[in-house]
Amino acid sequence: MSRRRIALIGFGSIAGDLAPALLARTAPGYELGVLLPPESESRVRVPEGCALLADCEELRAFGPEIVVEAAGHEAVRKSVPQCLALGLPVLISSIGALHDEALFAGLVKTAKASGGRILLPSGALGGVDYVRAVRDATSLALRYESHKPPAAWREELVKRGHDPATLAEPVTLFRGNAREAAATYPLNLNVAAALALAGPGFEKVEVAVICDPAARGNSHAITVDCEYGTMRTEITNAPSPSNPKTSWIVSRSLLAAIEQYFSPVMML
Ligand SMILES: NC(=O)C1=CN([C@@H]2O[C@H](COP(=O)(O)OP(=O)(O)OC[C@H]3O[C@@H](n4cnc5c(N)ncnc54)[C@H](OP(=O)(O)O)[C@@H]3O)[C@@H](O)[C@H]2O)C=CC1
Ligand SMILES: O=C([O-])CC(=O)C(=O)O
Repeated sequence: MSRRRIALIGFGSIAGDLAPALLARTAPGYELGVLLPPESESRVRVPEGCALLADCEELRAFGPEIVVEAAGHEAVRKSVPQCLALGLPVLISSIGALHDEALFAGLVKTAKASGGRILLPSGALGGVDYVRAVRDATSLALRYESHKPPAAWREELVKRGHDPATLAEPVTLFRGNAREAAATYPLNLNVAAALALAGPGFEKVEVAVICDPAARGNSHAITVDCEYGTMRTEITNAPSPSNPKTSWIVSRSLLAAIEQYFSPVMML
């Protein structure tokens, strides 16, 4: 069997972690193409043997079986519609971009018309399967709390007049619903959007974002209360060595999702 072809969009901390893990797989293994704009500084990091793709026309010619976006909200707006229009499945990391109702509806319409699929990974989270199962509960209360250290929030702290290096007390950066959270913090609140889409929708997820100098990592607490039961999950992820905003586990979540996609056995 020939190697499976995957197109990655972006080559930052997540894709840069994912690519070597995919390239190390055998039987049949993976062949990678990487979509990056011609002027992107990330191009120099793409390993030899991977095809560099400048646009969606080159991506089409590469012939991937699946596309994996790990580039940011802008890439979801620009490149994902074209990939879906080619009838391809697209695994989207930047789920927060889907807070934009018109964008999301357009992607769904394109996928339906072309046979493409929008695939959403659990990313930095766990427990998304439970949230999906209780999504129709009549008494559902779903809360999400993010605790990350100052390294993940440098610019936001400085804007508020705090010195990230000497912050002594936790600072609450945000309280609101998942739609506002994903729109306000595109680099840190994709997980809130994942919960919204798995669960009861963007308006019905209560979000709190706390920058905590005592945080040991990027921690995500999910609380579910409803007639079917309760769930309390707290996950503390190690930050990616190359991007403190992103949890290291995210590349592993994408790897698991890709392997699930090609597997004859599917855990849902
Ligand atoms: N679902 C989840 O749990 C999580 C999702 N995320 C999402 O994943 C995204 C990537 O994270 P991470 O790898 O840490 O980010 P990085 O900033 O490390 O990398 C982003 C990469 O995407 C490239 N890029 C930017 N815009 C485009 C574009 N329009 N088309 C193609 N490539 C582009 C950048 O290239 P250049 O060098 O040119 O800038 C860079 O290679 C985040 O922006 C976030 O939206 C992140 C964490 C968790
Ligand atoms: O990686 C994380 O811990 C979460 C994150 O940045 C996001 O949801 O965008």
